[in-house]
Amino acid sequence: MPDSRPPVIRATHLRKAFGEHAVVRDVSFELRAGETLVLLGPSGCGKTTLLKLLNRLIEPDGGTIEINGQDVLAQRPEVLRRGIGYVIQQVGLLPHYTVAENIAVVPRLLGHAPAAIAARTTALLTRLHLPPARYAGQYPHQLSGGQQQRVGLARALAADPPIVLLDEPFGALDPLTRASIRREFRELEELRSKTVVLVTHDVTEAFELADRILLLDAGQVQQLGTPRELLFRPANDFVRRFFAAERLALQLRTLTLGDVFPAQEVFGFEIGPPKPDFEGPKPEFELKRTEIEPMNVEIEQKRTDFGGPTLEFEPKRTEIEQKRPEIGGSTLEIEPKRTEIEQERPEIEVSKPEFEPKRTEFEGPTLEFEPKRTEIEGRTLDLTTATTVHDALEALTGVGPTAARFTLAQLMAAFGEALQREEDAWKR
Ligand SMILES: Nc1ncnc2c1ncn2[C@@H]1O[C@H](COP(=O)(O)OP(=O)(O)OP(=O)(O)O)[C@@H](O)[C@H]1O
Repeated sequence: MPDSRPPVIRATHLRKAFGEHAVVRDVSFELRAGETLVLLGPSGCGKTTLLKLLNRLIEPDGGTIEINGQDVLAQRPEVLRRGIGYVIQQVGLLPHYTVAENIAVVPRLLGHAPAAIAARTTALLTRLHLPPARYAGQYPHQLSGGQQQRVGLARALAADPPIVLLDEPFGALDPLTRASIRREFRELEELRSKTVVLVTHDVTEAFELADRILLLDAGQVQQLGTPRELLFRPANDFVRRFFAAERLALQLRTLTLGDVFPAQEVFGFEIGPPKPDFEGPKPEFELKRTEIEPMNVEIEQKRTDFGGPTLEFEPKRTEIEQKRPEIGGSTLEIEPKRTEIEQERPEIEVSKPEFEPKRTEFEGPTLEFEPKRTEIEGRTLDLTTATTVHDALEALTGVGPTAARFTLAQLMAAFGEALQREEDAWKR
């Protein structure tokens, strides 16, 4: 059934200039409840200005903004802002307030009961991996940049606003921390139901977090659409060029297993479930027998009419390192996964390429690992139709699966075909 409610945010023909300099030029968009819109574009293109128009930190020269069908001009700015969580670029925690006091600012203004505020603060800090017993009483200068950004996020979420605006919320972080906070952010239950507008100039970040992206250049909308639309259906040359440098990485993150293996049951992918009664420290893993060296296995195409290159397949087991041998657990046996290459065309359509191993000496001995390697990464890699090719590759080459019903070679070949299908559809 179509949603008959007004959009949560409706911006219509927004304009803003500073002096002679037009910074936002005729920008319109609508956002539904629970959607995440990413404002993306080069430095100075007007992203922050556009974000600040939404909560009236900046007033537009023209155009309108409606929130839940109501013109924002009809509300006092400070009242409006209490209903909209906001994380600014510089985090902006109050230096003389503790973490807990910083988080409590808006709920206090709204007159929430102290006990409710305390409970909420504890819950948010826990969710954001800042154990309250340790962090609630600390001051901002005692925290790392990443921790401060988490507190900034907790503060924006404290009063449970239905709308959250985030300006480069992970801006100050190194790429590794940034990637892991982004993952936490994506998985944060608190944000799932919220309508989010997030500013970034980081293309990967935009693709990871956005339901839709609004790509701006010099204050003008170049394209508004899903990451997939921007990547595979660029509206103009600017859009195409903007993603050119990271095109392959974005394609890997955008296409899913459902796209590359259409209508196929290829998801018999299992990793031993965690033992339900396992308690205590997380198991860490150990390579018990190291005598197996990774070796290259060359896979040759059987059907040369398919015309792809020869693929080289390199097992990756040595990535599992001995860490905490003292932690016990049942032993899991993992066969080298390349043996699956020997399967005669496992569940792959006739039109798909067939591969056969040129060298079969890879039938090495079985490797034994301590339990459940996925916990090394702190996440489970269950492959579904919605899994991106990027994540599936990570699973196949890193914390490998025990029973994926496709090989790396098949995945890459199918990915190539899916790209071709996208291209063909675009040309038609
Ligand atoms: N208060 C202001 N007065 C005058 N010019 C401003 C003001 N705020 C922003 N600008 C100008 O407007 C343009 C857009 O700024 P804005 O901060 O919106 O860009 P941005 O896309 O968020 O950039 P960045 O990614 O670098 O943060 C810039 O050229 C900036 O100098």
